[in-house]
Amino acid sequence: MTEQAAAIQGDDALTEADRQGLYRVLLSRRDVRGQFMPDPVPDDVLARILTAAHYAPSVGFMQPWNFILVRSPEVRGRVKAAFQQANDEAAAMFDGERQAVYRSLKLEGIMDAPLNICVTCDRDRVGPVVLGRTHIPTMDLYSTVCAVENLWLAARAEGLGLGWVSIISEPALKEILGLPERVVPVAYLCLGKVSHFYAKPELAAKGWRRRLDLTDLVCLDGWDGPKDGALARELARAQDAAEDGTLI
Ligand SMILES: Cc1cc2c(cc1C)N(C[C@H](O)[C@H](O)[C@H](O)COP(=O)(O)O)c1[nH]c(=O)[nH]c(=O)c1N2
Repeated sequence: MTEQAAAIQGDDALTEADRQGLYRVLLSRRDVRGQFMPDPVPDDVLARILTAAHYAPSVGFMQPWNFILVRSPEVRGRVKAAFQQANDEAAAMFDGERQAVYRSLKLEGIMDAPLNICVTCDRDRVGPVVLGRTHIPTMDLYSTVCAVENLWLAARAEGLGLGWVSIISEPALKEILGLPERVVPVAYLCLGKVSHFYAKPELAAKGWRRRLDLTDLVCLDGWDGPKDGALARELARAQDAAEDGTLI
């Protein structure tokens, strides 16, 4: 095989164990807010997780991300205060019992997790013209979210919990972390060892919202398009299997 053919073909021979492992990670990944342990994240593990994030796809191979590791209790305290202010504002958007449920939810682990990571998007990393971004300028932000998902899945594969905190004013976060104007704080993440993972999303377990039926979200050839009946039955079967842990 020529070098070029080898580069194109790569090693695509995933084993059955690889396939099952990947689905296991995907389905057991959780947003973690409250089960963090104080143990520091070892550097070798952190390096693997950040490498997984860095190998995410990105528009025009732009790689617009940076990873700010927030260990300082002082900086984390400022982020926590920004969360608390935003969270009070968010709670006020709900009425009555819904507000009481909202206030009972734990929605961050900023001080509990041993490490926080802010994943940012440098909107000007390669100048104004980016292959693939010309007509949809937000593609660099979407690319950064791909890196966040890689990071999240790699953390789960390493047995670490991760929680995304978005209840923070963006200007406040930029100011605390000293981000330049052109840099967007896409995700503020809390990472660490956890005592346990929930089997289901916490928001579902606590009655906030249930997972939608996938069959209602898949249609053919346009927004109002019809459903493929045979596929719909498979989708329902696969989702039931995912729910009862028998998908793989
Ligand atoms: C962009 C974005 C932003 C947030 C979240 C996620 C994402 C993708 N989630 C986590 C979210 O609530 C969670 O993913 C869903 O409830 C589904 O649960 P699992 O992630 O499957 O455990 C989240 N959770 C939380 O407690 N506080 C938050 O501020 C946020 N913000």
